[in-house]
This record gives sequence, C-alpha cells and structure tokens, in this order.
Amino acid sequence: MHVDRLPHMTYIEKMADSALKLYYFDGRGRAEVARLILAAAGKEYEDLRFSEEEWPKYKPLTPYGQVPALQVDDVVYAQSNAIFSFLAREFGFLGGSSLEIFKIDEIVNLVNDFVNASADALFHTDDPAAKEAALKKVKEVVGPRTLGFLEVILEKNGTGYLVGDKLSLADIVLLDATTGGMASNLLDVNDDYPLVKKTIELVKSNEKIGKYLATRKDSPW
Ligand SMILES: N[C@@H](CCC(=O)N[C@@H](CS)C(=O)NCC(=O)O)C(=O)O
Repeated sequence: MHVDRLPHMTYIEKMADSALKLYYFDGRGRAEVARLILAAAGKEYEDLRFSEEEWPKYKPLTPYGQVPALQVDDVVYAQSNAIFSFLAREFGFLGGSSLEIFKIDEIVNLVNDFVNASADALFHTDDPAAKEAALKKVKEVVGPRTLGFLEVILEKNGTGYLVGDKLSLADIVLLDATTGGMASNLLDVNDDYPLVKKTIELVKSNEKIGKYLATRKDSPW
C-alpha cells in the first residue's frame, strides 16, 4: 500500500501489513469514524457487523464488553476515540507536531461531547418529557454551540481544514457528526456556519472518502 507524508515509515509499513478487523453493530454509530479513516487510507480490513441477537456472541471477545472494537492481528482493542487516534496516527491523519495532535484531540473531544449528549438524549432517556427536553437542548444549545466553535477554529486556521493544511482526524470527525452519524439529524449546519459547510464539502471531495460515501450502506444511526 502506498502511504505518503508519514514520518515513521518503518512502523507504518508494518501496520499496513497488519490484519485489521472492526467489530460493531450493523450501523454507523460509534464505528463510522474508524471506517472513514480506513477508507481515506485505502486500507483493506474486515468490517465485521452483527445484529443485536448476535451481540452476546461477540461481547466476551471485547476488552470492556462494548464496541467498537478493533482487532490488530490477534489482539482486540477498544474505546472509540482510542481506536480513531490509533488509526489516524498510523495512516497519517493525526497531524505533524505535538501541538497539532493536541488541537486535533481537542476538536475530537469537543465533537464527542456533542455525540455523547445526542446519544444520551436519543437512547438513554426513557421518560418522554425528559427525552423531549434533552433533544431540544442538543438541537438548540449543544449543536449550535459546537458548530459555532468549529466555525471560529476554521476562521483562525484559514486553510479550509480544522487543523494544519491537510485532512486530519478532526475533519473526519466533523464529517461523521454532520453526515449520517447517529447524531447528524440533530445538527443543523445552516448558513450561519459557512466555513463548516465548506470543510464538509472539502472532506467529501477527498477521492477515497468520496468513493466510500457513494457506496456506503444507509443507516438510521
Ligand atoms: N466509551 C465507549 C462506549 C461504547 C459504547 O457505548 N458502545 C455501545 C454501542 S455504541 C455498546 O457496546 N453497547 C452494547 C453493550 O454495552 O452491551 C466508546 O467510546 O467506545
């Protein structure tokens, strides 16, 4: 596999040869960012998807009884953000300097706060009135606040990308949160966020990501 712009080639070449297997339910959810990174990297992997009924068979294979989980050769690792930063680092989407990595992690955590608030409202709030209030807060407060911060970051950075001058995990996380991840229906990327809109289009215009998006399965979450 051809990998450019990577400083630590020996490790990368080893990684490029590793067999990767991603475990998740048959939806986008918390696994889709990993799939997007792997698509952008052009890395072959096994996308193992299972139903709710099949889940008890896989649960004991994961370190913490939850997915996403990523098997690298014969070891299974977990925690979505750890998986994303591992893959982003291996395939050159985690910035060049420690400060760039810091900024990317910051944005990943910022978007993750929104994703977690959305997941709590959508899946973990049973009382109908509480659910309605939680969804309203996500739509009217958490979402616009997150997009507002991202707009400012893009304005300051001035390259079209959230960090540095090339595609990074931060941009991929933004794409996922706004286009088809579990929380995207709660996020209104309207004309108040022109730079965010442009960045989403820029990420979609990446040849490998664009190809993946054109063929990926529909998913309600
Ligand atoms: N902090 C974990 C949370 C993972 C999580 O909540 N996974 C859910 C699916 S999105 C799960 O495995 N649910 C099944 C279960 O807990 O049995 C991460 O980010 O990976």
